[in-house]
Amino acid sequence: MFQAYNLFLTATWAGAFLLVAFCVFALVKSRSSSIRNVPGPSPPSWFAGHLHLLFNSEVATVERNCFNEFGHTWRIKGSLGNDILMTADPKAIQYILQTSAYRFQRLHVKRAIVKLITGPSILWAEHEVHKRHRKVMLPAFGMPEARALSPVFRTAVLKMVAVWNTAVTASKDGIVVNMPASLARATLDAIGNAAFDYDFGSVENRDNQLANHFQHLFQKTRGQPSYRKVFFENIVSTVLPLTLLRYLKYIPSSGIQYANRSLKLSNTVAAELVNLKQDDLRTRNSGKDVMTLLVNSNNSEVEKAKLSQDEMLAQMSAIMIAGHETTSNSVTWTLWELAKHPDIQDRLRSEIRSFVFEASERGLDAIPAEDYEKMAYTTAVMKEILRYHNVVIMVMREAAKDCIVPLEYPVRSTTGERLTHIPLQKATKVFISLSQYNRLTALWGSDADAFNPDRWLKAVTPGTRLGVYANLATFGAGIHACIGWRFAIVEMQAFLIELIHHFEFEMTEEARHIKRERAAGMIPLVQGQEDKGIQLPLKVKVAQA
Ligand code: HEM
Repeated sequence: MFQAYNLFLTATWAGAFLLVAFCVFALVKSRSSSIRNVPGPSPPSWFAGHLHLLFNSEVATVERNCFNEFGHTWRIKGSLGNDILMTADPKAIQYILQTSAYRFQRLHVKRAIVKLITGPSILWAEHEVHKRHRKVMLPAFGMPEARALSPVFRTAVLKMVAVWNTAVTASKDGIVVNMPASLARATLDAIGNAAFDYDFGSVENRDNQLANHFQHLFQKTRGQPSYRKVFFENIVSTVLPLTLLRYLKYIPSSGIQYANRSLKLSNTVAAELVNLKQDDLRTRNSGKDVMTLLVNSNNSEVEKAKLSQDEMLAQMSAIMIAGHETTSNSVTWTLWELAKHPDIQDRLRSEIRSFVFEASERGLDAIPAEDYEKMAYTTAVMKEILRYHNVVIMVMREAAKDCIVPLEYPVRSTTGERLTHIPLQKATKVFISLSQYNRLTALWGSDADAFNPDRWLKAVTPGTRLGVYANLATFGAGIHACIGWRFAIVEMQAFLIELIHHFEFEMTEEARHIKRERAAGMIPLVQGQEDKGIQLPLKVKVAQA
């Protein structure tokens, strides 16, 4: 008994000593941080820093307040006084994501979580491994490949149109649809068919285990992180090396166990698909889906440049996860803006219908994807949505080596100096606010905070060249820029054409109280009904001829 008590006392002292030592280490580290003089808000507490506030506040509000108070670049605090640089400065973003991207890497705790969910995919890979993944995958994601898949996207949305049509015609005054839930099913089917020639059948509610798993993946594994989760992730990312993070999967948390099951399920389906593709390709060298192109591209690489079997399977989860809710949420935000602005909706419908008419005059049953870019107003609406409601709000990096980040807009340090460059020590975290960049008045004009598709009909030429599409930060930039951006815009356009051609969208009472919340991407919640999860109900009626 006495011995057990002694053991307990020793363990308590050792624990307390380690905690104090760790706090002293953290304190010394924060005092010597190279960005300690960058201006920024005081944290709610030294232990927690700003992260819980940042991840649980309405999208872009914290960033907006900091931007207004400190300028384009500021410092926030992680847990235990750890300094984090945040920026919306165009030159700094160019440097971090584009010109010096190999001096940075994604946060290692995030990579460990991504590996849990997807396996060793492109979303996890860094440096030489990432270069190899990207080289094999890129040929499958060009514009001709995306356009060739427009009939697949159209088929997916038409299934949803048919389901809505039946309900709308049976009702007197239209139906109310929770947009993100419906659209996520349609985009899951679209990406399943386009990427893997695999039909989830989720629009028709077929009981597909993998589809059901994917539908809840973000909410179960990320959701809105609790105070404990944010603190744990931040501490882990500061002290544990990547090699130890592989044991994360053994933690008995419900989110981690959900991720483990999801990975097992998607690997089983992916293994079947890869085998089928490989057999198929032995007999015929065809197929427009990403998996066929990927298997082909992998086969043509020299042995050491190829993807391994595990990496090949991992790309399936990666593409499903990166490509399904991002697109459905972007379409959700579009329909919301169109319901708020009936004049814009009418103008859009009139352009779509004139192109549908013209296509039918040519004997076609749909607008060919080659004509999508000619639809000036539709393109303008899409660009404006991608600017105004970019669903990936920020990207996070840590410096892989010491470096000096240049600023386009200097900031005043806490000691009164004008900072034109910011030195970063190795391992310093940097959060890039894509949403704040997309609202910079210097780039987008004095009405940057208004939803105004017309801005794209004038020549919009912001001084900065960033990213892959329309100088927007929406798809990221540089070596990790969205590989599926062409798919996203062709798919969004295929969806908008059919939805706006067939239906009218109107506001509901709930739609007047929407909050833009952070999950893995930006999701809509109804104020006062947050417990019901992702929601944006709109009224749907048949569009008049
Ligand atoms: C509106 C829809 C989409 C948005 C806003 C979006 C946004 C982004 C962003 C911001 C990144 C960069 C992340 C970073 O730098 O850390 C990214 C990466 C990525 N996206 Fe997308 N995405 C969309 C649709 C898609 C689609 C449809 C696919 C697949 C078909 C896809 C696949 C990927 C992949 C694989 C990466 C990782 C690329 C790499 O690390 O090399 N995304 N996306």
